[in-house]
Amino acid sequence: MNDERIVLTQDKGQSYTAQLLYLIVAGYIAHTVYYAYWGPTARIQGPWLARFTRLWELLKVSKGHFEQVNIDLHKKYGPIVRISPNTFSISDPSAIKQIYLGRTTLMKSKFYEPFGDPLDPNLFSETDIKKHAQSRKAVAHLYSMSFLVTYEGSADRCNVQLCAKLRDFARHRTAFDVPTWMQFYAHDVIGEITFGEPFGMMAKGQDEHGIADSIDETIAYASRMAVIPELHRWVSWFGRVAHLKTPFHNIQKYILEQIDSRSGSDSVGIDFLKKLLTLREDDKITQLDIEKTVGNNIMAGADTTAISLSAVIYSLLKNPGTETKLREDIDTLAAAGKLSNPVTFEQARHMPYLQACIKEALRVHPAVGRPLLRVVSPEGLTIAGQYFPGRFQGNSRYQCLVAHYNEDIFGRDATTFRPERWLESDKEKLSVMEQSLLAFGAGVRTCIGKNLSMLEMSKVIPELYRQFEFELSESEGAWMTWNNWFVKPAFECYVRLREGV
Ligand code: HEM
Repeated sequence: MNDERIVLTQDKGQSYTAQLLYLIVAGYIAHTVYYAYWGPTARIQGPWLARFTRLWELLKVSKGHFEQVNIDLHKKYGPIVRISPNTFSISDPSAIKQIYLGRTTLMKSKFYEPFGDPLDPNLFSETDIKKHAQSRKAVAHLYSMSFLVTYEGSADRCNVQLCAKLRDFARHRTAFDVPTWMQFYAHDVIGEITFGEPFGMMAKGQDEHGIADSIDETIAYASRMAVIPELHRWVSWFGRVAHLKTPFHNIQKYILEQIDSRSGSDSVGIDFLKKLLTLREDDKITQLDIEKTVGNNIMAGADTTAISLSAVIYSLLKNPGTETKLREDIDTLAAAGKLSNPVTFEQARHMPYLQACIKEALRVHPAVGRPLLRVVSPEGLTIAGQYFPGRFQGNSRYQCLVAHYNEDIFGRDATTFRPERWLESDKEKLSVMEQSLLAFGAGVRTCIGKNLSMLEMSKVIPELYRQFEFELSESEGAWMTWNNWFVKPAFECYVRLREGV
């Protein structure tokens, strides 16, 4: 009798639990459907599946061409499109000012969390506005124009090494993988600038220390997890508890070895790390700040510059007229004794056609291929005529390429590489174009390494075109790209030493 009663009680308990579960699932479905069709942003068009789940975005992201998907969505649905139930992409130029440059700064969304440790975010992944401002203030001067001069020697040493390698390729008449060699080059420059020594990638002709692979794996994880950032906290927690090694561990190990070897009182050099160690001695930053800052240089500083350099070379190859013009400019300045060997940043900064070529390559092929997501502030915001209520924590975002291919801003030839557009536009138009150029982001979260990268590119390109001629390898049609946050291209070319060099 007693047993029977127990069984009856258990049955009742189970059915209550099941009913509760059904209720929760039904409530969730009802809420999702209500929100999708009658919510405050229900009128915004987009793929059907994206109304209900982030799965649509995740699937598209994993196919590696999200920048193109984003452009196609705008062509189909207009200036505001739905990417997921709570995320919208905007192509109206007025939105750039509101989202990134407005008086009330919009926070970075949780999208960025997987690019760092959820418990201790880095400068890039930090979403809190105040904490970010504090961290940025502590190190911003190290990336400023006035500090750049101390990094020029690092770039010069790597330029010599790159040119020597290209001479080898020219001598053996072998096609070389341009983006990979630009990656070796850019990593070595970051190594030189940050630690006072290159990673040795150009010297060995390989990914020394496995740094580039570790970055690829870390970014591949982060760029997918960014769609479901809530999960990152759990994955990180599990990784910590189970003592799992993430790909970033390899980079961290290298960083710690470098810091350890330099922490003695007789530490020498004027590199980035030395400057950070001095700031630590003055109690202005902590050991962890050093690790995170150095980590950011490695994670964010090399691939971006390598992609942009590859974009310059590829665009010039595809537009021989512009290449001839750039070369003529370089030769004329050299003949007039206005271009030293090595080319200084000061000289390169005053070469308008060179700067226009770099800017145009950054425009047609921005290195970052996913939208720069921001959260609408609690009081809500009307963007391009659409009200986004703050309490819904809607994400709005602008994708670089969407902005850069906007024909209202850049003209009907917006998809064409034409450096002249930066030289012939009047002041007003130029200012609108500049504001729409998002290759380095915009506003308070703009790229902290922009000056460094511009220094590298401005100095190395004149060296390359003064000494070499490039030719796409015969098999090359259009280049292939893969978007994992960074849009990495793949192409090969032959290189020849110019006559008289
Ligand atoms: C051509 C080269 C580069 C490109 C195209 C580029 C692009 C960008 C973009 C688009 C952002 C803004 C991301 C956002 O708003 O979501 C950014 C931020 C950042 N970049 Fe770069 N970057 C380049 C070079 C560098 C270099 C050389 C470094 C360091 C040595 C660097 C370090 C950073 C950091 C730390 C941030 C986060 C800044 C913050 O949130 O305050 N980048 N970069």
